[in-house]
Amino acid sequence: MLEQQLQLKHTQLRNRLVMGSMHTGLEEGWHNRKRLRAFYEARAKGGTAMLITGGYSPNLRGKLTPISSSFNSYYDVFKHRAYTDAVHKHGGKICLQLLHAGRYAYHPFNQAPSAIQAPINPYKPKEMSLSSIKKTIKDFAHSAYMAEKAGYDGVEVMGSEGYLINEFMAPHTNKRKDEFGGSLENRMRLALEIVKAVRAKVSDKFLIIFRLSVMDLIPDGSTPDEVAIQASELEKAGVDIFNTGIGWHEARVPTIASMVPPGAFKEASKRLKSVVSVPVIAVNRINTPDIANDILNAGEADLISMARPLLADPEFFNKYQNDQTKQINICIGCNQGCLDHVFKNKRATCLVNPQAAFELDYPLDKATNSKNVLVVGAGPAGLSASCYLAQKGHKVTLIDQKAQMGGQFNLAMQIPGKEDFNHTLAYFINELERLDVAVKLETSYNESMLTQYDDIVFATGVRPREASIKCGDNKRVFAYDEVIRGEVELGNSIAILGAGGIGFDMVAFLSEHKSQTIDEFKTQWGIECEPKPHKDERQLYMLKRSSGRFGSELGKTTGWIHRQVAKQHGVKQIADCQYQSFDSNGLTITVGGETQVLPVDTVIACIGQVSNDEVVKPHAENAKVHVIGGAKLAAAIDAKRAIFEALQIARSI
Ligand SMILES: Cc1cc2nc3c(=O)[nH]c(=O)nc-3n(C[C@H](O)[C@H](O)[C@H](O)COP(=O)(O)O)c2cc1C
Ligand code: SF4
Repeated sequence: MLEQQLQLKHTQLRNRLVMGSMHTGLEEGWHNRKRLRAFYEARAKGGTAMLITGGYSPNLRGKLTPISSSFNSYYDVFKHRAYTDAVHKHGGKICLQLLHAGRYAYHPFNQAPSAIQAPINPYKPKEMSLSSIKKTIKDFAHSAYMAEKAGYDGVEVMGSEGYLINEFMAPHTNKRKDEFGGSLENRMRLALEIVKAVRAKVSDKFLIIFRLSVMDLIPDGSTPDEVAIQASELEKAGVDIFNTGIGWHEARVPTIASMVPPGAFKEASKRLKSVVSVPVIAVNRINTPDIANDILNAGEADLISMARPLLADPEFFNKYQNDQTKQINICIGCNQGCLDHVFKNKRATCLVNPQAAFELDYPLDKATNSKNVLVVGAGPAGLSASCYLAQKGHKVTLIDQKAQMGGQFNLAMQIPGKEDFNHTLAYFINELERLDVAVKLETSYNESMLTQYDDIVFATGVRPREASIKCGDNKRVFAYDEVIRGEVELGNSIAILGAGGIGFDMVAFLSEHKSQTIDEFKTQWGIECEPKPHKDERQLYMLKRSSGRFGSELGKTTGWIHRQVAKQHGVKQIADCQYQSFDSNGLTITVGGETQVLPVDTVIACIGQVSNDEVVKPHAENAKVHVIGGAKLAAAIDAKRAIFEALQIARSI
């Protein structure tokens, strides 16, 4: 069970929850040190047993980008003392991750075992010389030595996800002819020498965690038998804990996105555990206490890593232990606030918790003057605004015209791979009750309310934009929401108008299974098996007016998956097209001046949304009226912006 302690040599962990390594964007520069300290402190205070920092390079060449952080000087020791002290103050442990980016380093001085360019990096690496390898080993050891001086309880040596050490292990990237390439013994030499050098430089009580790539998910990666040998040799070299690594960054298999079933990679940790005698950490998409406990109780791992779930809720462990599991704000695996931000060089945060990594920027202090506040609309913006306002101590009433709360959450959770929005809605509904928000459903806003409340927050959301397409008596043009709610009958050949997030969601809705099992997920993506071909009864077309790549505005970490799913289902994509008319012959379109008729019997408009702002407009100038979310601006509205604006409005009232 998560609450069990774990004795590790000289260190005792107070429970089985580890915060997985996350580079937040606060690591760089002196100016963010207080923010990073607050970030770690909140997670340690929330009960997490051990935190692992984001990756720090042991030297200049191993930095992920030229401005990424390294850790090797007395200046770093001084700066990091603040982090380790803050965590220790709350009874937690903290380890520093040492990550040499190898050929993933995004600068022209990157190095790798062989000069083979990564498909996801424009910079071709230089082959490491023997002296450079020796220096890198020393640099790892020196950084670990300094980490102990900074008060860290250990280091995690990053040996997975396709970074330097992983590149040496795999024949895919290691074509060397010297003692660091060729045989398995040679390919794992770098990892072993790093662990031995670190062990020699640090005290006996200092932990060495090794993140070992159990599944590379690329051609010519390490085989399961090789991984078993790597693990047992690394254990002999001095590793105290193994963390599970899954998939290189260039692997075209989803490993952490929302469509990955929770606990999908527990098998990898189980395999690792069967070949070592030290504790093993299970990772990736373990987002609820139940999943964590299932893995621990089945003996598939000794510790559970949660990275994003602790962005979503820093109090995860305490809530679990205090029987307040329903109060946990669950990570939905969307990557929208966290990894997608990091890839844009923005600070990581969280869609469901915009205070994550912004603890000092967006505090929610108690209101000095408690007000009577009305929130209109119980979708993502209205639900979250009600909770934040009530947390501040305001008396909140939430109304909605509908008989059910949730708004767009109710649509989103019907999309395969987005079922976790269920958790978010359940969380808000529980919070409303806990915080004593008065909820009145099937209640419309009327003018008299303006005088009854001190402040009114309109969160009336959006409705689908209608397609302006000539279709005579052909009534088979539907909006995406009626399709998702199952209100209309669909044909076998369907044109989806629009190639944004909703268009791709519609592809998933029409062609994927809801709630895939782990085995179905693995066969879809060919994880350690042959991928299963899809049998689609429907032909889907995806059309867009603009030119360029489909889904270009989708997040960096998920856009490629949506495109891949569309490809797996044989979706025909046509860009640069004008919709002319739709009749019983099909949909007439013009592409590059040429007219053609697509033989479709149904058209689904996924062409954006318009604000439900009719009730707001008459009061736009009134100082006590506030508008948030899609009602304020329908373009590019999503739950991330809705919840963010809810927090900001609550802070201002
Ligand atoms: C914002 C962010 C930054 C990350 N940075 C690192 C990193 O520096 N080193 C690392 O090994 N993993 C990093 N990861 C991956 C996580 O450690 C973890 O493997 C992944 O998020 C899946 O686990 P989860 O489902 O518990 O989030 C990062 C993840 C996120 C979301
Ligand atoms: S942004 Fe999404 S994936 Fe990232 S931590 Fe928050 S809920 Fe999880």
